[in-house]
Amino acid sequence: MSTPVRSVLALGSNLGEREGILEQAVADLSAHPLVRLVRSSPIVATKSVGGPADSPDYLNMVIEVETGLEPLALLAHCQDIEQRHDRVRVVRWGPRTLDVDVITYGDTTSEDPVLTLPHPRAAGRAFVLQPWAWMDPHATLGGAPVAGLAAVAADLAGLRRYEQDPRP
Ligand SMILES: Nc1ncnc2c1ncn2[C@@H]1O[C@H](COP(=O)(O)OP(=O)(O)OP(=O)(O)O)[C@@H](O)[C@H]1O
Ligand SMILES: Nc1nc2c(c(=O)[nH]1)N=C(CO)CN2
Repeated sequence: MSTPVRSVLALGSNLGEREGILEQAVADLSAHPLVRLVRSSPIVATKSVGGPADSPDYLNMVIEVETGLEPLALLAHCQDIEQRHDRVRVVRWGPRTLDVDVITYGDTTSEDPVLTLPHPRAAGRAFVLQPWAWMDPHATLGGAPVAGLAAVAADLAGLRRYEQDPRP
């Protein structure tokens, strides 16, 4: 196994049992023998950014993992978990049961359209940045504090902390 690398993954769901889907996805992602969950953010409820006008609201969260998977293998693992949750792609940015994006993989940068690192749209998305800043107040992205990027992201106004169902 190669030296473990820290990676931030972003999860989103706006169809079905969204909270349960996110919880199961975190468990599924970290069930891989080469993926260890380091920490996870609170869940946030967010207005859909882009996509069809009538898109339902999302639940979003981020997690930090430590992984021995190479970047493309980590992406494939994320896509495998999306498929397991019946993800179907119909229209770009359309509703989905589960979306898992690779936001960062260590300090790796890549322009490859198959896996662009850091994720090319993350720096402008409060639905990624704000839960990330709550999870890790010292996080940076491209040299900038994540909390500062979140504070100026256009979609911040449509974001609130989600009140999770109390555990039985
Ligand atoms: N950092 C990344 N994380 C996830 N997918 C990526 C990344 N960089 C490039 N991609 C590519 O983007 C393709 C489309 O991904 P996906 O369907 O999740 O996009 P989306 O969630 O609809 O939109 P967005 O990329 O804006 O979040 C994937 O097949 C993947 O190869
Ligand atoms: N609020 C919100 N909006 C989105 C999201 C998302 O996860 N949350 N994902 C998108 C494509 O990845 C497009 N728009």
